[in-house]
Amino acid sequence: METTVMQQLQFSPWIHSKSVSAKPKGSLHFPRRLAEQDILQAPFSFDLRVSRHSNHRRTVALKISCSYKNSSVLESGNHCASVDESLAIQRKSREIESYLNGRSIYLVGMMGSGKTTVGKVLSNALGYSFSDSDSLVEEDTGISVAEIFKVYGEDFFRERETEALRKLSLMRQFVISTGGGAVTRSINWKYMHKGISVWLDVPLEALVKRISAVGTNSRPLLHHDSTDAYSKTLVRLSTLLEERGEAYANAEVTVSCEKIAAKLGTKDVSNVTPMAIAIEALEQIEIFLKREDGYCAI
Ligand SMILES: Nc1ncnc2c1ncn2[C@@H]1O[C@H](COP(=O)(O)OP(=O)(O)O)[C@@H](O)[C@H]1O
Ligand SMILES: O=C(O)C1=C[C@@H](OP(=O)(O)O)[C@@H](O)[C@H](O)C1
Repeated sequence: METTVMQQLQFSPWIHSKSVSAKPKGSLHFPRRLAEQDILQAPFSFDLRVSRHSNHRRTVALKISCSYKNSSVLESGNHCASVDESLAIQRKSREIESYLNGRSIYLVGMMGSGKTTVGKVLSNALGYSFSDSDSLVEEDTGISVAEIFKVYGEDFFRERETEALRKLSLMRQFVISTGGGAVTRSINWKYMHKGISVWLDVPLEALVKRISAVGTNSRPLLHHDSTDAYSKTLVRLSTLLEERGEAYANAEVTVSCEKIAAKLGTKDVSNVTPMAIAIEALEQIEIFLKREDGYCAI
């Protein structure tokens, strides 16, 4: 089967503003076990498009597309940021740099809450490396998370996940996307507390919509036969959320998508972009760090 990988990256400030020194970085993601040789043979195409919006907003999208054979994985993204948002996230990143002092950020939250998507935006803004505990487990074991669950069971996966978090806890300047169930083991909190934990709190309905859109193949706890995907995902996610709600609340910082939507004057969280969530995360991290530092605004 031939598959297309498409990723849209929004690059704006460095085109027009001299005030931003760090150039945004982007990366194109491939299925986990695609051989290096296959990647080298894959044809790429680039498309740079400038869009003007109302209120003088301007975005510049770089769309990178690539096709290759023998893969069933499709990754695509369309993560737009306005010039204002790009400047805001750069400014906020610089503001909290000294408070962060190199500490890593651990994103926790349900499957589909955007830990990976938002994590990459945050790592770009902060100039941090990005890592994903699931990917680390896959690298260590040589098989996918779905295969680990199928062949060795969940307990084995949880052991490997803890080991991945232990290794990550030795690092600094990382944004880490943890697996949705990482919060259920207290030993994992010991490792995550080496950095700052941030809960991406997304309403259940939005999670179900996102996961139904991408399918459940890579998420074994949600996987089901193909019929009635939306309601099956809804039931399973709602049970997991009930079991884990308190565990997520252990995070030092909470980023509520509903609150961001309310600030934007809407109830619909699907209007809340990964960039807006990343900016809110930095603002909440700043509040937490200043409180921790004994800082008192006059
Ligand atoms: N703010 C958002 N708005 C719309 N879709 C999003 C948002 N954040 C993530 N997504 C989409 O939801 C899906 C799951 O996101 P992902 O970052 O993989 O979540 P997690 O790592 O928490 O499981 C992806 O298809 C992603 O593109
Ligand atoms: O919620 C969970 O228990 C899991 C979430 C998954 O990660 P994502 O949250 O990145 O999907 C992955 O670790 C595994 O399938 C189990």
